[in-house]
Amino acid sequence: MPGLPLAVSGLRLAFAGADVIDLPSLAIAPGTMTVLSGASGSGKSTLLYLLSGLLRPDAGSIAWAGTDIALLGESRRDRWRRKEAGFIFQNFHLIEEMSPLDNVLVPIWLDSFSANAKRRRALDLLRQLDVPAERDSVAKLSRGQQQRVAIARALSGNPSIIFADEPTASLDAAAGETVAAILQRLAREDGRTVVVATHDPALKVLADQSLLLDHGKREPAP
Ligand SMILES: Nc1ncnc2c1ncn2[C@@H]1O[C@H](COP(=O)(O)OP(=O)(O)OP(=O)(O)O)[C@@H](O)[C@H]1O
Repeated sequence: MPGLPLAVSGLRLAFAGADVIDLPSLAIAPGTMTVLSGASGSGKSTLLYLLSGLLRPDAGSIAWAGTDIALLGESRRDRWRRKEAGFIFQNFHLIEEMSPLDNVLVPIWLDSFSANAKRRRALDLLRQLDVPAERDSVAKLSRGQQQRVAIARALSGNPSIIFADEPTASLDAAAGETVAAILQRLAREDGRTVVVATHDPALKVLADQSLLLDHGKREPAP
């Protein structure tokens, strides 16, 4: 799964007249993990939403392998995201009463390949991430296991880019380190492009590139 390269230029977004993101340039190479860090309110999540096309900037370009998603209308951006991107969130966003397997199947439910192939893919991902697929509900799993189900779900459509918003913030140190290592592996071994918004030093040390934000602007690395 080759990742996609990113080239950002002149990116700006304001909320209620106040600049929230002001980023003249950013480049990300495929097969790398980039960490967006900074104090609370510095703009990490907002930048992640811009890079993934969930938000549209006021100005600037966000070119993933030459496709400027800032120029796409909403439905084409949605289509681009479904094809290219997988998301991992701090609080997992799993459907608690469903099994790990069914959670992983949700994003690919409507895909055209066969039900058997989907099931095989989901089971394979859960096995790779060391999650017991047979549990009847994800609510019975540990938080670390739940986050690994969320990672398997993010991978179900075989995306070239993984976006993660504070993926280790609600985990204990050991589970957080496991998730950090998995994210690094998705970049280094699978060649995906991984972009993570986080406060977590365990993720920062594994990153190929760190972007420190302060009031939406890039700060020189300390
Ligand atoms: N929908 C919105 N409307 C108005 N202001 C917003 C909106 N979303 C975010 N902001 C503001 O944008 C700034 C950046 O918020 P953002 O959530 O990106 O920060 P963050 O670095 O991810 O913070 P945290 O670490 O607390 O999650 C903050 O000042 C926030 O109040």
